[in-house]
Parts: sequence; structure tokens; C-alpha cells
Amino acid sequence: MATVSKFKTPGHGEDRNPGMPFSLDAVEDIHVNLSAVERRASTLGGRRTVKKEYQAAWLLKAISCIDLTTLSGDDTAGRVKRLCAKARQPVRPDILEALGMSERGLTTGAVCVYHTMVETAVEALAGSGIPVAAVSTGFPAGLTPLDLRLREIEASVAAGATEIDIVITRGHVLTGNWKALYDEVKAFREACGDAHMKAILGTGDLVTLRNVAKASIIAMMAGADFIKTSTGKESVNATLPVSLVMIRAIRDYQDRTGCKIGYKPAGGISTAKDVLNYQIMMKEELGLDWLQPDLFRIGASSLLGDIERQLEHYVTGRYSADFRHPMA
Ligand SMILES: O=C[C@H](O)COP(=O)(O)O
Repeated sequence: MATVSKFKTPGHGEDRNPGMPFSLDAVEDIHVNLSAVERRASTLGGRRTVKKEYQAAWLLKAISCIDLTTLSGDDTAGRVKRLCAKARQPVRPDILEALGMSERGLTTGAVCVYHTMVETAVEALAGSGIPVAAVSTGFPAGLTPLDLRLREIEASVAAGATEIDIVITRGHVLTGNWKALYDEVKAFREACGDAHMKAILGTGDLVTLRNVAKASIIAMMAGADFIKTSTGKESVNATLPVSLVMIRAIRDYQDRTGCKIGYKPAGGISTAKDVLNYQIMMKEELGLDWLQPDLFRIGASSLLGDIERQLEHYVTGRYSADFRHPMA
């Protein structure tokens, strides 16, 4: 069985993206061939499959990349504590033992919460090495005053979040105001300090894949450590075609600067089959480095339950009822 390596805790990497000066030239020539993107995305699941022990190994790796998320209006400290317990022990001990994984210290990549839950999560995760990510900047719409959005980042960092998921102003993209988008993301990155910044583009609001590609490049140019598809609150969240466009933008940025930017699809990824498609895409388009939690995260609130069920099926030959995997 392939191994799951313990992730490097992000937030203090010496290889962080320093960004680059704003340049309109970098986005003006971007074009996206919609049918080619859709064709490529649609073949991913069918062309390659991973089975049996390889599938179990890929799913264990996927767990280490999950940003285990709760972002609900009815979140409570109790729910966040239960989520953190699940992040520490994402798979039942008997399943892990059968997989020979008991001693490997498998955890999720992070726990992702609203600002008011950061302290609770930090306390509940103490000593585990699991980072707390805070959604910020007026999540999910990102339309609160700029100074409040900056202060919100600073408050989450002060409360112990080492990863900040910011949301961009989608209006800047829709009106082609690339300089305003650059300035905003750069200001967010400065406010993050040492905390790693994931830039949520809200791709479901951006109308065209060309806009998605341009917004991806601007966010990276302004210093994003990760680019992330969605808040989970748009009517369309992560999709494979959108991901392909963002991943290719990451490749372009790496060609241009040598910097490796992380990728986080988020929203609506709830089955083991979904996540395997994303992993195959990452491996084929960007290579093995992007299967590790320092460059790949999956934002999900309910994916872990299905992965655990599939692992149990692999170990026992039987599927258990959903209620046996109640959290995440
Ligand atoms: O960033 C994470 C998303 O908000 C989670 O979305 P989900 O509830 O559809 O898994």
C-alpha cells in the first residue's frame, strides 16, 4: 500500500509566492477554448480509474488534503469541537488498523471555520499540528467595507488561524477592473502576514471560463498562496472544467515565476468518486507535488463520511449505513 506522508504545516514556508507587479498584459491575451476544456474534463473519470488497494491509498491521501469545514449559521462551539475531534481521528481505528495505518498519524489537512469559531478550533486542535483556516473578508459575498475586511483577517490571525480563506470582489472581475482586484488581493495578503492565504474566486459568479482564468492569474500575481474555486454558497461551486482552467493558470504562473501555487476546489465535493477525479486531474496536469496537502486542499463538509464508508467497504467487503459515519 502506498503511504500517506504527514503534511508540512503551511503558513511559514520559505517558498511562499512573493507575487509580482501588476501587469495588464498578463491577462489581456488569455483565451479559453470552452469545448476543449469540457472535453478534457469529461474524459478524466472514464480514462483512468484507481481500484482496490490503490484506491484505498488515494483516498487516505485525500483525507490528508481535506479542509474539514463547517460554515453554517447554526454552528456552535460543540459542533466545532466534534469536527476537530474528527479531524484528529478522521477514520475509525479498526478500519485504520486493517489498513496498516494505525501508527501513521493520519489527520485532515485543516479545519475551516468562521472567525468566531477560530479560538474554539485552535483550542480543540492544540498539539495536533492541524492548522485552523478561517474564512474571511465578509465571506461569502465579500461586500463589507475594505477596512473591516482587513481587520477581520487580522483578528482571525490574532485568534490563531494560520490559514485565511479570503473572498474576492466578484464585481471587479465582472467589470474587468483587474487593477482593483490586484490591489484588493495584495492588501489581503499583507494583512495575512505569515498566515497562508487562499483566494476564493467564487467561480460560479464569474460567468465565463475566461474570467476564471484571468482572476486566477491576478490573484496569484497579487500573492495568493492558493487559489480556491468557491465559497460553497454559490449556486454552482467546484466543477472539473473550472478546475482545469484554474490548474492550467497555476501551471502558467509556475512557468512564468517558478512559484508553485496551491489549488483548493470547494463546494459540492461529497463523494469518494468526486475526489478521485480531482486527484487524477491534479496528478495529470500538475504532477505528484500537487497531491500533497501543502499544494492541494479540498474544501468539504460531507466528503469524509463517504471516504470512510468506502474504506470500510474495502476492508470488510460491506457498506455500512450512513448513520455510522455521522460527522463529516
Ligand atoms: O470551503 C468549503 C465549502 O464551503 C464546503 O462546501 P460543502 O458544504 O458543499 O462541502
